[in-house]
Amino acid sequence: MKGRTDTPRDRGCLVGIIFFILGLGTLLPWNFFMTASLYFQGRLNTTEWSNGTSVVRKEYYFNNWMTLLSQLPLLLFTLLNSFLYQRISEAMRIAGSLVFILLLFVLTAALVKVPMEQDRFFDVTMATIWFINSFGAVLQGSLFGLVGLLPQKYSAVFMSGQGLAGTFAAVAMLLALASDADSESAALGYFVTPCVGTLLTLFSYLLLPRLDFAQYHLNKSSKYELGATDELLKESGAVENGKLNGHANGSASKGPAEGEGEGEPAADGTKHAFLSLEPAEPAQAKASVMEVFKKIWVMAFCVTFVFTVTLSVFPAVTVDVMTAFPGGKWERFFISVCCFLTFNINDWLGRTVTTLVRWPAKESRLFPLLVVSRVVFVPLLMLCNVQPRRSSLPVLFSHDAAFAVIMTLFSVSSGYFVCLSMSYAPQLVAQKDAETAGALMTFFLALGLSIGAALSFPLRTLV
Ligand SMILES: Nc1nc2c(ncn2[C@@H]2O[C@H](CO)[C@@H](O)[C@H]2O)c(=O)[nH]1
Repeated sequence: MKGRTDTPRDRGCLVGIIFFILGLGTLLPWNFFMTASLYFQGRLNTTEWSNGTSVVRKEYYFNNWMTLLSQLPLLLFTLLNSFLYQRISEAMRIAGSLVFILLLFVLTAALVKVPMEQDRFFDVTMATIWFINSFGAVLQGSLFGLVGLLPQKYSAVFMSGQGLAGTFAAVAMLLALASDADSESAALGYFVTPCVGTLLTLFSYLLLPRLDFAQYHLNKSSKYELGATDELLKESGAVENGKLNGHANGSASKGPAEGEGEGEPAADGTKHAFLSLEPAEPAQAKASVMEVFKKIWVMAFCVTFVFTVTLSVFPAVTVDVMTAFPGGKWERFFISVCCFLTFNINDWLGRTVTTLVRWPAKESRLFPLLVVSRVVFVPLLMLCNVQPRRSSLPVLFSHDAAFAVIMTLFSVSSGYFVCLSMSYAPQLVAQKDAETAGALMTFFLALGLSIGAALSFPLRTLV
C-alpha cells in the first residue's frame, strides 16, 4: 500500500452509513430492555397476597437488576479484553456477537406469547439480559477497534449512531403504546423491532468488505491480526507505520487500561488522534499506565462520577415516577415520553453541544466542581412522584412538568460532561500516550456505569 496514491473514496457515504448503523446496533440491547421495563414489571407484579392486614406484593427490583446485569458485563469485558481479543478473530467476534444478540432478542420476543410463572420469567429475563449485554460489550469493543482504522470522522459517526439507539427504542415504545393492538401484540411488535435492527446491523457489517474504501483501510487490520507485530512495524513505511502502530497497540491489549476503546473520546475526534499520520521518526517510548493516569486522574474521576450519578437514578428510580394526571390516555405515555425520550434526546443533545461549546476549560477547577454538583439531581429526582414509596420521604415535585425539567437538566448535563471529560483526557497527555489515556478513560466509564447501577439498589429503597 506504500506509495499508493489512488486512495478510494467513500462513495455515497456508504461506509459512514454502515458505521452509523453499527453504532446504533451496539446499544440496542441495553436500550430496548431498559425502555421495556413497564412490560417486564407488568408481567412480574401480578401476584399479590394478604398478610392479614395489608396486601403484599413480591418485589423483584427489576430495574435495579436489569441495570446492574447490563453494566457489569461491560466492565467485565473491558477487563477481559486482553485475553479474548487476541484469540478470536475480529469477524468472528462481530458477526458472532450479532448472531447471539439476534437470537436472544428473538427469544425475548417469543416469550411475550409464552405464559410463565413469575420467578422463572424473572430468571430467564435476567439471564437474557446478562448474555445479550455481554455480547453487546464484545461487539462494542471490537467495532471501536475497527472504526479506529478509518479516518477520524467515522468514530464520531459511530458514536452518533450509538447516541440514537436510546431514542430509537423510546420511539418504538411510543408506537407500540399508540397502536390499537392488544398489549401482547404491542409488546411483540416492540421486540421484533430490535430483531430487525440487529439483522440490519449484521448485513451492514457483512457488506463492509465489499466496499473499496472500507477494504483499503481495514485491510491494515487483517495484517495485524495475522500476527503483524514489531517486525511488520519495522518493515512498514513511514505513513503506514503511524497507522499500524496505533492499531497494534489498540488491539494487543496489555491490561485493563487497554480497554474496549469504547471511544467516547472519538465523539469529538480526539481518541484516535494517534492514528493520524505521525512523522517517520522512531517511536518514542510510551509512558506507563500509571504515569498517564497521574495526568488524567481528574478526568477519569469526572467520567466515573457522571455515570455513577446518572445510572444510580436512571432508570431504576426515574421509571417509577407517576404522572400527576392519572386515569387518562396520557398515563400510558408518561414514562416513555418524560423519562426515556426526554433522557435520550437530551443526552444526545448534550454530547452534540460539545462540538460547539467547550466550557469549562480542561484545567479549570470548575469542571470537576460542576461534575460533583450534579449529585443534586439524585435527591431532586427522589423527591419527584416516585411510586410506590417505601419511606416517609415527601413528594416535593409532583407535577409532570417539574419532573420533565429536572430530567432535561439531568440528561443534558450527563451527555455534556461525559463527552467533555472523555475528549479532554487525551489532550492532557503527549500524543503518543493519547491511546492509553482513551483506553483508561473507557475503563473508568464502564466503572462509573457499574457503580451507578449498584448504587441504584439502596437509592430505590430510600425513596
Ligand atoms: N458509551 C456507552 N454508553 C453507555 C453504555 N451503556 C449505557 N451507556 C450510557 O448510559 C446512559 C444511560 O443509558 C446513556 O448516556 C448511555 O449512552 C455503553 O455500553 N456504552
